[in-house]
Amino acid sequence: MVTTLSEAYRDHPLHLHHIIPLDFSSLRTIPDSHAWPQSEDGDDDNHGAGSCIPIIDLMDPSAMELIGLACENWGAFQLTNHGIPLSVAEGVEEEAKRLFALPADQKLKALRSAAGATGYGRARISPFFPKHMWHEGFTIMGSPCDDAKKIWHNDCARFCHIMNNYQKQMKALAEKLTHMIFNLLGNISEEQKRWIGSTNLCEAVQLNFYPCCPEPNRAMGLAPHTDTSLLTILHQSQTNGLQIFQEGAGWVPVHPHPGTLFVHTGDILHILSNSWFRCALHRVMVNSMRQRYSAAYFYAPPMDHVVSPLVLDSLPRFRSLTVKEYIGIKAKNLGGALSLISMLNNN
Ligand SMILES: C=C1C[C@]23C[C@@]1(O)CC[C@H]2[C@@]12CCC[C@@](C)(C(=O)O1)[C@H]2[C@@H]3C(=O)O
Ligand SMILES: O=C(O)CCC(=O)C(=O)O
Ligand SMILES: [Fe+2]
Repeated sequence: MVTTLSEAYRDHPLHLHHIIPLDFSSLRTIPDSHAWPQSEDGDDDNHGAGSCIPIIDLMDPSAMELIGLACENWGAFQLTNHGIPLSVAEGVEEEAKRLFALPADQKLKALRSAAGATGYGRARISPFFPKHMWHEGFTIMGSPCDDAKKIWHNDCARFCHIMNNYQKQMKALAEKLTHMIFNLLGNISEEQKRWIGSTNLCEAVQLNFYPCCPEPNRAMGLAPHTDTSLLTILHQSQTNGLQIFQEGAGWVPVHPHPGTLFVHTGDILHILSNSWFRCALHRVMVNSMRQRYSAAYFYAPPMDHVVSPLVLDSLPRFRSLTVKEYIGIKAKNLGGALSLISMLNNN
């Protein structure tokens, strides 16, 4: 029996207070539970000056090499000419707005269960931080209909159609990018690549909503994390907030451009590339004037696929493990997961 992504999270239940979001709709100040300490060095306002995350045209004949450089230096890039019509991402944004604008009691009908992975709730990383985030999420794995029905009963067809189409289009783009990335990794066997077009790979869509915040400098939209995926493709609404951490430059803002998708390389690609490609630490800051929405598509090999460094010009830096095992280690250790499977400090 093939384990699904949802099933992999069943062994890692969360306490309900790490699932139920605050009702942000009528707040004039931020509660202590959501007030984050302000950084002492004041790095929060003037970071990343002069640094710029690469924008890559997928139709550029050198796109593959440029993607390699971006993965190596940033673990992220912005993508234009990616072939996904603007209307597809705009449709998802509209549906996300329609969903998150509902009264709290409606959204809570689709609340993620303690051992569940899909539906409405806080970010999964919530238990690892002492304060809560200024954020609401809706997670989709496979069909969005079961959760959407809990909210809209028989009127969920438009939501489901738009989300299914988004997943389908994102999957095709993720496949294309993964083939390019595997070419960059070198002489990878057909066996190692066979999963790429398959139907049982791990994929999920996460709709994120960051409401306007009365005291944005004291709040955190999404706390610093790396994505577990091989790669994540993100559509962001035209509101700043996403930042990538770059050694030497600090937190570098990712300014949204219409029609541009943002790609993060995740932990699994970091392992496969034997640390050649980064998995960028990123976070989301909030805004007093504008709400922010994003739709992230996470793409990874099937649960039982064994992940191990494929680029072996030096000793393997990580031990081999299945995707399922890595998800389990990450669910318990978040940022410590990669060092727990490192072979460098195990002497
Ligand atoms: C497939 C997944 C990646 C994710 C956990 C999830 O099961 C669904 C939500 C994803 C998300 C989105 C917000 C940030 C993040 C770290 C989280 O808490 O939930 C990611 C997870 C991840 O990359 O591990
Ligand atoms: O909202 C964003 O821009 C980033 C979301 C994100 O990092 C995630 O869903 O993993
Ligand atoms: Fe992320």
